[in-house]
Formats: sequence, C-alpha cells, structure tokens
Amino acid sequence: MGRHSRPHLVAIDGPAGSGKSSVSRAVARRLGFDYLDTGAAYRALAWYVLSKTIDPADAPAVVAALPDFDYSIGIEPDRYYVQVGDTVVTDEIREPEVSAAVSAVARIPEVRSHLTRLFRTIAAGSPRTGVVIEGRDITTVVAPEAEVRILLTASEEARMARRSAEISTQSAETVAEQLRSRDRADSQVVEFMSAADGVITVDSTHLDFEQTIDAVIDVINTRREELA
Ligand SMILES: Nc1ncnc2c1ncn2[C@@H]1O[C@H](COP(=O)(O)OP(=O)(O)O)[C@@H](O)[C@H]1O
Ligand SMILES: Nc1ccn([C@@H]2O[C@H](COP(=O)(O)OP(=O)(O)O)[C@@H](O)[C@H]2O)c(=O)n1
Repeated sequence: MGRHSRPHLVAIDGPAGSGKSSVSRAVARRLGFDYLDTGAAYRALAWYVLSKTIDPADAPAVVAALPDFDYSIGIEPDRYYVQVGDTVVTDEIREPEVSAAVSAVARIPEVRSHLTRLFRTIAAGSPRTGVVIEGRDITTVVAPEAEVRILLTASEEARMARRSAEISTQSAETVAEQLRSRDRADSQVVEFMSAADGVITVDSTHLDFEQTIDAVIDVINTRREELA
C-alpha cells in the first residue's frame, strides 16, 4: 500500500440543493475524513459585510473589508460551526438576507482568490487522512489536483423541493425563485452545471439520501483501486 493508496482530497461541486453539504458531511463521517464547507465562508463574508452596513455590490468596499474578516469553521463532521471574530454565525448565514447577498460578494475576483487561499490553508491543516471539500469551484479552481473529483447534480425540480422542505418561513415558490436566481448569478462566475474533464457526475435526482452517499463512496473506492 503506497502513500497514494488513499485519496487525501475529495472535491465535490454542484448547484444549490444538490445535496453537497449533507452528502459531503456524511461521506466524511464514514471515511473518518474532515469536511470543509466552502459556501459557508462566502455566506459568512456576506453576513459580515451586511453587519457593517456595506453594500455587497460595492466591490471596492467589500475588498477593503477582507483583511478584517476573521473567519473560522469547524471541519470535524460532528463539530460544525461557523464563526466571524467572536460571533458564532452558524445559523445566521442561512437566513434569506444572507442568501440574497452572497452571490454579489462571490463574484468579486479578489474575494474568490482570498477565500481560495484560506480554503487551501484550512484543508492543509487537517490532522485527518483526508478532507472532503465541497462548493462550486473545488474540482476546477480550489483543488483541481484532488484525487477524487465529483459533480453532484439533481434536477431543478428535485433541488427546489429539497430546499423548500428545509425552509418553513417562506413559500415554496419564493424559495424556488431565490434558488434559481442565485444559480443564475453564480453560474456567470463559475461553471458548476457541467463536469470538467476528469470530473465524475453523480446525479441524485432518483436517489435517496443514503443511496447518494453510497454512490459517492463507490466513486471514491473505484478511484482508490485505480490509484493503488
Ligand atoms: N439524494 C437526496 N434525496 C433527498 N434529499 C436529499 C438528498 N440529498 C440531500 N438531500 C436533502 O436535501 C437538502 C439540501 O441538501 P444540502 O446538502 O443542503 O445541499 P447543498 O449543500 O448542495 O445546497 C437537505 O435537506 C438534504 O438533507
Ligand atoms: N466554492 C464556492 C462555494 C460557494 N460559493 C458562493 O456561496 C454561495 C453559498 O454557497 P452554499 O454552498 O452555502 O449554497 P447552497 O448551495 O448550500 O445553498 C453560493 O451561492 C455561491 O455564490 C462560491 O462562489 N464558491
């Protein structure tokens, strides 16, 4: 068994509601890996910008706020938290106001390069055998060298239904419209609707949660055998 007999990085991209966070966390748990949710950092930055009453569309003002953006995240699958400075924002970053502001900060190139560096540092600091990293540009920009690269997709209908089942404070139509408009804005900046070269697509439209975890584990095991 060589040093490369196990994948160190598993990169998972996909659109909103495809199951990236929940599936990545479950896969990490099963493998004894850490789990890095990159969307949380974009969300936390959007939360931070709003808390400073900065307009998320004011790119120079957002970039000027980056040096003071003191971010931390729990990467153990069972100790997930998101913190900015001394404030725990794990729940706040899922609020509709943050979801509505996040694409504006995510389209700023300096924000992307700043956070990309941060993600690489966090992943490199993991004491575990491997890390599952999940987002929109992990397979292409953040960790294109990852041993396993997966695009997790699901039909728009399935994704909207899953997300609206989670959010009880808004109507299904509102949730769906917000998700569609965020996907549209995000896909102008990064390509996550089709798989890049060497990236394996897992379509979860007709799979339940457990079946999706199994499908991702199968892809990882197949790659392990190829690399062994
Ligand atoms: N294959 C699946 N079948 C049904 N529900 C799923 C499946 N995968 C994920 N979910 C559920 O869908 C919702 C959205 O998943 P989430 O992991 O938050 O997606 P993402 O991180 O891609 O936005 C969650 O409630 C999750 O439990
Ligand atoms: N690698 C990433 C991850 C997230 N993002 C941005 O962060 C937002 C929130 O990501 P998320 O993964 O928490 O979103 P959901 O798909 O879970 O709703 C996305 O809508 C993108 O604007 C990004 O640009 N690049």
